Amino acid sequence: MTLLEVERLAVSYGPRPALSGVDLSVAEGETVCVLGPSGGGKSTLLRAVAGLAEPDAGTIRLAGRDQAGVPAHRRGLGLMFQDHQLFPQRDVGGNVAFGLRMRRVGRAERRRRVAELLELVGLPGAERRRVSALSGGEQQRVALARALAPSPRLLMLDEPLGRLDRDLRERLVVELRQLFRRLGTTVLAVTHDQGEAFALADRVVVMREGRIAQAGSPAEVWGRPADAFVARFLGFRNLAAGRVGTGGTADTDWGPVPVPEGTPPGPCRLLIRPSGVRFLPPDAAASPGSPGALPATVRARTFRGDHVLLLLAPASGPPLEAACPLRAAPAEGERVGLAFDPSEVVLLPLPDAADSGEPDVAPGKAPGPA
Ligand SMILES: Nc1ncnc2c1ncn2[C@@H]1O[C@H](COP(=O)(O)OP(=O)(O)OP(=O)(O)O)[C@@H](O)[C@H]1O
Repeated sequence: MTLLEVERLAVSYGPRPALSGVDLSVAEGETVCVLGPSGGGKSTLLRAVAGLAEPDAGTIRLAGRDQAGVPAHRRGLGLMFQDHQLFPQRDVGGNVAFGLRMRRVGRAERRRRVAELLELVGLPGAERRRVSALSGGEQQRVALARALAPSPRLLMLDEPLGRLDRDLRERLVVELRQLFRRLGTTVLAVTHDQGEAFALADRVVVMREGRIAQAGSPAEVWGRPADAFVARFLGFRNLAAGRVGTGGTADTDWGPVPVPEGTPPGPCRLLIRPSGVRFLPPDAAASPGSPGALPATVRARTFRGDHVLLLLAPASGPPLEAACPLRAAPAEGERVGLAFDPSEVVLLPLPDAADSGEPDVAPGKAPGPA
């Protein structure tokens, strides 16, 4: 069943639209992560659903009920927003019990529920601890327990792990996912970190300039970015324009690039995943005329744990990124021959003539698929 339905939502601050024509639905028990560059409208969407930003147009329905005119505190939502700090003067138990006290839940029941929630977020018995004596990660867990305490029908998280270091974030994201599954919580979360969104979400929604650029499962969005903007936002760098010929290849600045079978001839825009850049034996580089071999020099190597990311300067065309296992990675400065794996080449839609082109997005790291 659909819990949240947003239709043609528009919000503006003064003359500037922050959201326009946003359609989004969240099913019961689903975790949806909204991501996108800064200023894309993510927080505004959350605030509008929460009743903290006034829509100019469109509807927001929760469990089928139009929320127009329903104040924030009557929407039955759990909020964990960046600007919603813990109460420093209350202990952990007092913070978690806050929403229950507001709902006049009796003392014994409150105690039981707080103990249960602290157990759930991995802080059993922490009721009497002072908030100021907690680590950043522990504070986030308390904030989460506080948001979950009144059993909200929809939990809304704005950059839930924003302030934590990477290690802790990666660990907490897994725990959160398990927790939401176990409780059957419906979650709408906002993050600018694609790794976090892909790890947490059943569905990701990429926003750009107040509109939804793409929505789909993490595998769909990762596997088939809707356009060059989404591809760049996800950290893909190997993007090119070209023309598909009849021989199963596209002519690009990098020379011929094999395209998936059945690609129609004509102009195209394509993306080569870093894992689709293959290294040929060095002698192939010495004979650039051989099919598929593009001479290149390794400019930089970045160690990424289970693989190495290589920045390559090809003999023609813009720089390329390649990913390969450490033991197979050529050295910096080495000359290599390159070929492309057609199964790692993705055709992107051509930009509309009306589109003034995709704005650049800040370079990001490419996350691994969740
Ligand atoms: N209170 C406000 N008053 C005026 N303009 C605002 C206000 N809040 C947001 N905006 C503007 O609305 C647009 C969308 O902002 P929003 O905070 O929703 O984006 P975001 O995607 O959440 O960004 P970030 O990742 O930086 O938090 C931006 O252009 C922003 O400058």
